[in-house]
Amino acid sequence: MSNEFVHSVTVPRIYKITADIVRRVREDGASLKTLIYEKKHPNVAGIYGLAVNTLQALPQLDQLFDKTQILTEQPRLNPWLARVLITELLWRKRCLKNRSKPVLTVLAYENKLREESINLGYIETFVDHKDKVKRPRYVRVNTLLLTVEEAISFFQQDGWQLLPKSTTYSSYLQSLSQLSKPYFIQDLHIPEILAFPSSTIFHDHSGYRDGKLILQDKASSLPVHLLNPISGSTVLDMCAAPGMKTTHVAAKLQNNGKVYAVEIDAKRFKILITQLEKTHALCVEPLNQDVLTLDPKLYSYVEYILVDPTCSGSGIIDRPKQSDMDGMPEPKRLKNLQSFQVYLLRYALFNFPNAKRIIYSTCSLHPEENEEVVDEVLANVGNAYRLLPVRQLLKNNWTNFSSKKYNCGDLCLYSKPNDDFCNGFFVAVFERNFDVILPKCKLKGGNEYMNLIETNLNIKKDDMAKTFAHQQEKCEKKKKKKKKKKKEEKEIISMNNEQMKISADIVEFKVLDVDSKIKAKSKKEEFEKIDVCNDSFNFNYKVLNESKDIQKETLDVMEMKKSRKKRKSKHENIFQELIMTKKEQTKEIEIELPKIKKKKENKEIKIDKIQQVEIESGKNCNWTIKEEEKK
Ligand SMILES: C[S@@+](CC[C@H](N)C(=O)[O-])C[C@H]1O[C@@H](n2cnc3c(N)ncnc32)[C@H](O)[C@@H]1O
Repeated sequence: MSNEFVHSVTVPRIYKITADIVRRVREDGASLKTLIYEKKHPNVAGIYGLAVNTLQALPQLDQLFDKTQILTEQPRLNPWLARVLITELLWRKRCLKNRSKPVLTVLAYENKLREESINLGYIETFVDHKDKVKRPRYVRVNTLLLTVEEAISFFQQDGWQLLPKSTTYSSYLQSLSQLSKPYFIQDLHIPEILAFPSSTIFHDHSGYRDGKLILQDKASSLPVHLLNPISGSTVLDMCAAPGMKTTHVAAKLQNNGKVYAVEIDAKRFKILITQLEKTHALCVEPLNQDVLTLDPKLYSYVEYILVDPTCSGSGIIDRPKQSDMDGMPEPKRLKNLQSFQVYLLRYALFNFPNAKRIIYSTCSLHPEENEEVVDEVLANVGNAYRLLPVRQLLKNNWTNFSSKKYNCGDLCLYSKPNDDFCNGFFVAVFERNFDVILPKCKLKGGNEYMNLIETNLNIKKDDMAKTFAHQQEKCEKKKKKKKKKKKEEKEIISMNNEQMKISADIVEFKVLDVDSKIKAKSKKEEFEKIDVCNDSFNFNYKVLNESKDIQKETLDVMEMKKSRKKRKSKHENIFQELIMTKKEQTKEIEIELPKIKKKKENKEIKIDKIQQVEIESGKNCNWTIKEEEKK
């Protein structure tokens, strides 16, 4: 029997069902949507929202369990139900009206839970930000086309009034939260960012149309602000489209320097190109390819790198509904994304020896895509890189950082919709320590990587094929070259065989010739003549040996064997014929030929004997060659 509460007031079904769904998604990797429809509960939307929010908050809930000891002290409380109830209490409805035992138990810990939640910095960060936040309309002034002062003055001419500059982050946020027409404010951290009331529409503004104003959220401008490349430097943007950060870098450099903007997806690449043209980002060289196919040797002078990979997008406030799960990807997808992100970040850190600063950023609020990625890569790089404390880079004017629970500690930045009035974002700043040699790190197999790309980017296979066409082309060229070389070798071999054949024929001819002439001569004389043949044979062998350095492969030996065999049978046939016709007048002579060594090939071809050169008295002579090969 279960150890759980037996109670007269029952727990609302919506909580029970959600608890079961969350458990199965987490433990079995089951699909949230399928489970919800399976339950056939009338309040599908309510269950969905609560389940998503609970799943989002799982790491924080575990920490709260740890801090409050609620599960240890209340062993009969079902942990999954507790998670759902706490989520509802702290971050959703902020109250629990039901009076069932589990609910009363959680309520007994309410103060403790709220306190710890504040201590851990979790208040209002994970849940429902999409409904609550009134995000200002951010505009980035494209300083390639006009100065910030010019932009401000244009807006003022349009009737807008600039609020006085804030000196602290809290006073800035205060102004931001109360922003209403006709006021606008210059961002505290990024001077080229201006914030307008959330209802402001700029899509028809002439400044937006001709690339002077860029509608870019403040959070997405933080990575380049923190990268801070100096004028004249070389920057690699590893995941560039649609080009918000690329154009921001170009503006920072004032087009003085070089930006390589790499984008794997063909369609997104087109958007990138349009954006570059529109903003006059002239120092950018766009590259439509997988960044991992770049030859790092050709880009070894890159000094700054942006790694802004595909992520769950869970921090984006106005993100259109995702296919299955709005804002909460199933754990499997998160894992996939994480492997892919680790892969790219590792590639950036290990392959560019002159990179002094590398930014890793995501628009996700999931630690799996942020702190966990940074920790994994940090573990590989040793002291060759260190994380710069973003708190200091922003002059202590920031409040949300990575969790101390991870090795990266609170060195990285989070922006959180409800606190910072911008999209949820994560930024880590890696700085190279040139005193330490960069360790070697090999990337894992290509197939695994291809799968990750396909899963994470939803790039059509033909797009991928296009991206990798360059690589394949290279491969093909190599293959063709190899084939050509082999063909040439074969030709030389067959030429040599031909040579051999000619040699043999010459020998044969000479032997036959000699035979015909020595009919009546003594045995001694016959030997002399045949020695002449041997010399001729040797001469031809020498010719053959001159090209032997090409005959590296065993193939040539095989070829030679073949042609020898052919000749052997040819001569044997002649011999047979002769035997048949001139049987009665044969003499037997045995001649030893010298060994002929093919040194370079380390093979020895021994012309063992010209055996049984049968000299038919006064008419014909025949011979066979026995060949031995030694390796
Ligand atoms: C989050 S978006 C980048 C947003 C961009 N940095 C900006 O600020 O506008 C990630 C982009 O990286 C691209 N991407 C993902 N993997 C890539 C790879 N291996 N090589 C090049 N681009 C890649 C995706 O197609 C996608 O367009």
